[in-house]
Amino acid sequence: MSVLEAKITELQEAAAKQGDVVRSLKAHAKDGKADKAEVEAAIAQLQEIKLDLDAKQKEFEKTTGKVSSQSKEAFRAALTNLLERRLFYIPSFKIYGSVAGFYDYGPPGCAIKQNLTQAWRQHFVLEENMLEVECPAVTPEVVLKASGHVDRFTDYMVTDLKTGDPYRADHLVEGHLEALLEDTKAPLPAAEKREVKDLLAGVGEMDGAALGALITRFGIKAPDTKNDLSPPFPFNLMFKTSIGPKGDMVGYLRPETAQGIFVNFRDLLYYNGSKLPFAAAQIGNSYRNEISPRAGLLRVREFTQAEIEHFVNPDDKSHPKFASVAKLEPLLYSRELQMGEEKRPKPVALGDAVARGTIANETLAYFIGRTWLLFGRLGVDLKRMRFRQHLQHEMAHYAEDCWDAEVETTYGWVECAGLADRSAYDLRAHTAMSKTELNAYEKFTEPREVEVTTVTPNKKELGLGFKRDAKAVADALEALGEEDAMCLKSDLDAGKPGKVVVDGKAVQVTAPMVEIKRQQKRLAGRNFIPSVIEPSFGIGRILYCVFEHSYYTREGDEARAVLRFTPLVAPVKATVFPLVQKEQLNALATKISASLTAAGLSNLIDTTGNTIGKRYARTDEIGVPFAVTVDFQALENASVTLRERDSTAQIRVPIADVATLIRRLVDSATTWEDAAAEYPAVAKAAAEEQQ
Ligand SMILES: Nc1ncnc2c1ncn2[C@@H]1O[C@H](COP(=O)(O)OP(=O)(O)OP(=O)(O)O)[C@@H](O)[C@H]1O
Repeated sequence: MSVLEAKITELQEAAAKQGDVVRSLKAHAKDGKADKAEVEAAIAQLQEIKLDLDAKQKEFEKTTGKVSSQSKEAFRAALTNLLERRLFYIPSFKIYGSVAGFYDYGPPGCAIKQNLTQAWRQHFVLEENMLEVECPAVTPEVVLKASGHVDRFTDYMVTDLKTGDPYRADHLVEGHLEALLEDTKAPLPAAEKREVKDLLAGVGEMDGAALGALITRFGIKAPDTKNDLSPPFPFNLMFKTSIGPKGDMVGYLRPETAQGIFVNFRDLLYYNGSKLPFAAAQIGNSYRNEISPRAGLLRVREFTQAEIEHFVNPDDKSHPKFASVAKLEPLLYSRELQMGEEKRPKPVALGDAVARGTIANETLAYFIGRTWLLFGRLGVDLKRMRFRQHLQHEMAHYAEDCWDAEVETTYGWVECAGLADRSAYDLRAHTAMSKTELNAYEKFTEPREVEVTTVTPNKKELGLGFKRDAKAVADALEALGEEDAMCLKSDLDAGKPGKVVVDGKAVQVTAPMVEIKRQQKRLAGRNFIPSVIEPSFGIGRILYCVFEHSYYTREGDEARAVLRFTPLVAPVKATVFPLVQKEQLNALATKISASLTAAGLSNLIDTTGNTIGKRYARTDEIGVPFAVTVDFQALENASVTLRERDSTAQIRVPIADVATLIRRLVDSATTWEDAAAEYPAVAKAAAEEQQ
């Protein structure tokens, strides 16, 4: 830690202590046990510490170009404290000591999560006429065997050799390399720094041996005990269960919602009039037995996913609505920029990105644009959002192009959604395993003379070679796609044995076992396995980013926390306050609250005797965008004041208009600025009196 960082920590502690002093003096002043001058002196001292802290933090940011880790930690601690105190979310099973990686959403948390999910549904499902499905979380093994999850959905784990505590190997290595790069006391020489940076960029994709080599090379130990670590070994992240009372059918809790869509492809295509392209969507919980859940909602063991599978003809990945996003300029962090010297994302028009081949096709770029628009509407600061393209070695061999939607938080850049062109991989895998053709048919406008590949297994030769398994091998040969069949043919023609995958395992076939021919045929259409473009979102991660980007403190002697949620996602849209405890005002407030409820606007009515200022502060903390105050004028001319949370400006609105106006503000049918131009402002002094 540098001298400057140590000073920042010291000032933060001093500010917290002085804040306590101010609060206690204020309480004593109320009881007459402290005088006004004492309170004012304590406030002045607090302001001085804060000014000094601010200056030191700015100096740190200027000299290093980074936000200090203490500022980040203090910010996050204050935010998490607020979120848990106001029951946005809390660790699950708390009275039994909690279990890592599980969180309960409380009332405002449920409401905002629901609003966010609904906004997602409106933005994608309704807008694109997607086919929404809901499938079970418990999934039979065969489905996840076909998808590759049973064999390959693993992370590398290491254990503390003395205590047995588990750690995720890549996270430990990443943390160690990051610490080396950030060590200001013993900075790395330039060449080593470059090497460590390159290693860091590749950690996510390293296998166990490569991770083990780095653990040995850098002498990485268990973080809590400094004990030695075991070599890394793969750990499957799925929760295993058994289905039925006999317990003989293996099942898993789904690790993603996507498979439910793939297995229903045939019926969905039929439902869609056998026409492509079409998209199906699913919102639901997914389960991953993460080795080391951390960072609150960001890495949990049960989370809500919202996934889209957009099926297209592999020869035509254009999108009919691409023009509507072509001019948007999100920050793109392409492969080229990540490999370059500057390593910085750039705003690029999506139309240009497709034209230059940076993004593989229009459909993928369309979803990147739509994702960017949605995140903006949800309250993510778009200057702190980027789309990072997967490096070639990060992508599965079948993927054509992948981009992660990442948002910057105090934890660094967080992947909130993955957008991938997965080619025909998933449908092909389920076709092979289920023996059900998951094809689409394309009718040509004119019949075409085409060269087709026919694969004819020789059952006798296969029987000699594979005995009981001969049928499975014959089926796998018949199910080969054009490309795989040609690969096999070229091996066989060269006199070598070729490979075919049977039930997830590669087996060798020789020339007499199969005949592969190219033939000219006149065809009216063709069957093909569609490609799929998959945008996959984690609702909890997006929500956490919205929390971070919405949180700020309003300056004053006691900094007051505010969550500047957009009206669209805010858990409560309005509060209704009678100015003072009076039966007539309370009755009117109840009536206004009922009219808001009838307009579908969640609202809270607060008839506590607290000052209006305190009541505003409590609702600012849970991000309520609008507050209706019922004052005495309401009894005279049936009007109330309406306060906007961030500007704290107030306007006077006839009671008859209140519900409609708030509805319009929430639906973005009007803006606060337009409302303020339409209704008279409440004079500053009168507004302040209410604080
Ligand atoms: N453990 C988790 N907790 C919360 N959200 C998650 C978790 N794992 C994945 N997600 C969310 O689901 C989305 C799609 O899942 P995907 O399989 O692409 O994630 P991933 O690449 O495995 O994520 P990561 O590399 O961070 O583990 C992610 O973009 C993320 O928003």
